[in-house]
Amino acid sequence: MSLLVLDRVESFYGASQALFGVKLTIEDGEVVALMGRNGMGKTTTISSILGLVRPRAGSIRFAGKELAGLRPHRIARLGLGLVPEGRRCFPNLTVEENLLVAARGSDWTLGRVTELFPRLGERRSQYANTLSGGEQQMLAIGRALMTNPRLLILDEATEGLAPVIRQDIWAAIRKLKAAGQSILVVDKTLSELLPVADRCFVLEKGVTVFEGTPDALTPELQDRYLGV
Ligand SMILES: Nc1ncnc2c1ncn2[C@@H]1O[C@H](COP(=O)(O)OP(=O)(O)OP(=O)(O)O)[C@@H](O)[C@H]1O
Repeated sequence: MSLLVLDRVESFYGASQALFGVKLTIEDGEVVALMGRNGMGKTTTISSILGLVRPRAGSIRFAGKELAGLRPHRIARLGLGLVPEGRRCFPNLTVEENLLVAARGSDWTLGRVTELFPRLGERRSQYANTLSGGEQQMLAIGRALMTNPRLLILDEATEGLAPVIRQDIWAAIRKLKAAGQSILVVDKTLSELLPVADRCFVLEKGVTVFEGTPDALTPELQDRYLGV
């Protein structure tokens, strides 16, 4: 059974339709890239999975369970961990407190997160609002991991960060993949994304127009679907 299956999902903002038939599947242990130019529906797809936007048609099944109609906190508890665009941590809690309040289950611990991101270990007593942008992003990923997600969702997790920090985050994503973590990732850095992805899905105007391996996403197709 696939971990996540979206079938012909249609979602709206009020009267305005944003998704017109999104298909997406993720198998256990896969890293799947969700791609497409600006405004094509990537974030709306993620919001639909998480129940933040209610799809009006189609189905979304996670580990065999239909998510339609479930509230976001219930969906999250089924094992979905989101790292949202623009990091969200508690500014007035320390690094350690931010991680501990997110903890659910026992697989991911403070020790494991700080092993993945040693910088967080060095700054464990520091308040989150005193961290650099990159460190806050690492903390956001650490917080999502502390919930022991069956599926980790990264929405533009490296956007706007210094190159050296981006490299740390990609290195962490590769380690998570090696450890068997299922990940859905949206990111514009194709040179990092394609080597780590098992499969890619491309959206155009709210429809899935490509599904395949990174190799099958040829330079011509990249140009057609992702070029500016
Ligand atoms: N809150 C909203 N209210 C109304 N329309 C929205 C809202 N959020 C997104 N949209 C519209 O839905 C469509 C899909 O947007 P979405 O943010 O999902 O795209 P995206 O692929 O994630 O783009 P980006 O890479 O710019 O984040 C766009 O036409 C966008 O204008």
